[in-house]
Amino acid sequence: MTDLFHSIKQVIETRRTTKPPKMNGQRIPDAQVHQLLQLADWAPTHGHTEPWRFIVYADDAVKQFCQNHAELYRQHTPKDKFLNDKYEKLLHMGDKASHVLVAYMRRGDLPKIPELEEIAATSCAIQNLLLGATALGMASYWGSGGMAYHPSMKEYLQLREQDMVLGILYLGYADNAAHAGKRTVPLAQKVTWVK
Ligand SMILES: Cc1cc2nc3c(=O)[nH]c(=O)nc-3n(C[C@H](O)[C@H](O)[C@H](O)COP(=O)(O)O)c2cc1C
Repeated sequence: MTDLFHSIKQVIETRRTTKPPKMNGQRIPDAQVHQLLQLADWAPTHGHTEPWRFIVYADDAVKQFCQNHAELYRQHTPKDKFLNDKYEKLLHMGDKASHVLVAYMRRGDLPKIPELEEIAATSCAIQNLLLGATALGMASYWGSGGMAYHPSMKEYLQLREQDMVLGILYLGYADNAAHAGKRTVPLAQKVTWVK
């Protein structure tokens, strides 16, 4: 095994989801977030549409985003379905995070590239970013809850109809190690070798 393989294996295997409430409020320097975005930018891309886009919320904007997210939930949830606990959860989701990034797919102008591939490329960019965060000792969370996929979120972010939010990423640090990773479906069931 080469050193390079060993390093990337370690990063991939130790990347774990840390829910934002388990973060410790310590701030990540913006320059490091920028470095993660540079990693994201090296995702594979069919036709060089490079569809990944990130809106980065830092400093006071983190709280503002969470407030707006919670308000979107309030405004677009029928009264009989509205859960105050969920509102509060969204409102406080970023309290202990450092940065919040909305990751979205910006549909390119090449009709021969299917939407599926734009989503796939953006997902690769997100994974690059999360792996970089792991390598820098950060805690991270890729969330799709709340209003992430709701049309009102797109409107709030001023995205176009054909664009797509793929997740809300929370970055920070944590005092305690994340939960142990687990995979419940054996790899052998996910792979078919043909010889
Ligand atoms: C597209 C996507 C959306 C996700 N959305 C959520 C979410 O809304 N809530 C949540 O708790 N975890 C979410 N996750 C994180 C998964 O829960 C997490 O990856 C899974 O539990 C495996 O844990 P690990 O990331 O530590 O390997 C999401 C992951 C992906 C890839």
